[in-house]
Amino acid sequence: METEVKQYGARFKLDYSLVYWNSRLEHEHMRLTSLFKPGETVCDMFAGIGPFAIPAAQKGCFVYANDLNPDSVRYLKINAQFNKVDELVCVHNMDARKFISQLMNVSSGESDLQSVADDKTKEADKKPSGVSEIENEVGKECKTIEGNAKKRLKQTVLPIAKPWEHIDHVIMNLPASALEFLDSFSNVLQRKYWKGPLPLIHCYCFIRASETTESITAVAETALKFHIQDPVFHRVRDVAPNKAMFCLSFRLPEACLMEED
Ligand SMILES: C[S@@+](CC[C@H](N)C(=O)[O-])C[C@H]1O[C@@H](n2cnc3c(N)ncnc32)[C@H](O)[C@@H]1O
Repeated sequence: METEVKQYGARFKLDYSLVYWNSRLEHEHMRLTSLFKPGETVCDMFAGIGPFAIPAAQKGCFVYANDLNPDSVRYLKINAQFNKVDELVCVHNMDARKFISQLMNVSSGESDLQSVADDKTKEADKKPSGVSEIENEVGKECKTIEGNAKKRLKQTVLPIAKPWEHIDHVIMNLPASALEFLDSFSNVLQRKYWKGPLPLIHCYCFIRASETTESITAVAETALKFHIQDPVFHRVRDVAPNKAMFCLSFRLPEACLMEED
C-alpha cells in the first residue's frame, strides 16, 4: 500500500512492502546533506527512494543516484518529480560496483553520458525548455540540464564536471556490507581526467562491542587497497545493545588515481 512521509522540506511516496525506509535515519539524512554545497556533485550508490539524493538536489547539488531494487528506483523517480528536482537527479538501477565502474568509464560515457558538462549546456541552449533522455547505458535515465534546473545551477556553480572528472561526495548507506564495496574505487579514477580534490566518501557501517574504529578502518583499507588518512567516525544510532551504526567519512586517497587507461 502506498503511503507518504515527510522529512524536513522533502516529501516521499513509498510502499513499505517494496522498499527500504527507516524514519530513525531522518536526522542523519539531514546531517550529511547539510555538509553539501550548492553546485556540488553527489553520487549515492545505495540511494533507496532518495532520502539523501532529494534533499541534496533541493540544495542545488547534481546527484547520480543508484539502487539495485527496481521498486526503489521507481519510487526514487516518482519522488524526484514530486519534489520538483528530477532535472538534478540522474537515476540508475544496477549493482553499486557496476554503477561506479560505468560512471567513471570515459570511453562509454564520453560520447553520450550527459552530466552537466559545458558542451551539453550549450546544446541545451539550442533546445526548447524541458527534459530530454540520454541513450547510454549508465546515463540513459539522465536528463539534460534544461529549463528550471539549468537556471538553478547557473545561479550556483557552472560548469559542473563529468563524473570521471570530478565528484564531491559519495554516499554508501548499506551498513551491513558497504565497507566491502570500497573496492569499487581501486581501479576506476584516471589521473589524466580527474580535476580537483578527490571525493569525500561517506560509508555507513556497524561497529560491534568487540570491534574498534581502528579495526573498522583496517577493514576499509583492505577493501580499498590503500591507506586512509584521517578517518572520521560519526555515531548515527545504537541498533542493538552491543552494536551501533556509524558513518565513516574520509577523502579518497590520491593513490586511487590510475596513471593510465
Ligand atoms: C539501507 S538502504 C538505504 C537506502 C537510503 N539510502 C536510505 O538512507 O534510506 C540500502 C539500499 O541499498 C540497496 N542495495 C542493496 N544491495 C545493493 C547493491 N549491490 N547495489 C546497489 N544497491 C543495493 C537496497 O535496495 C536499499 O535500497
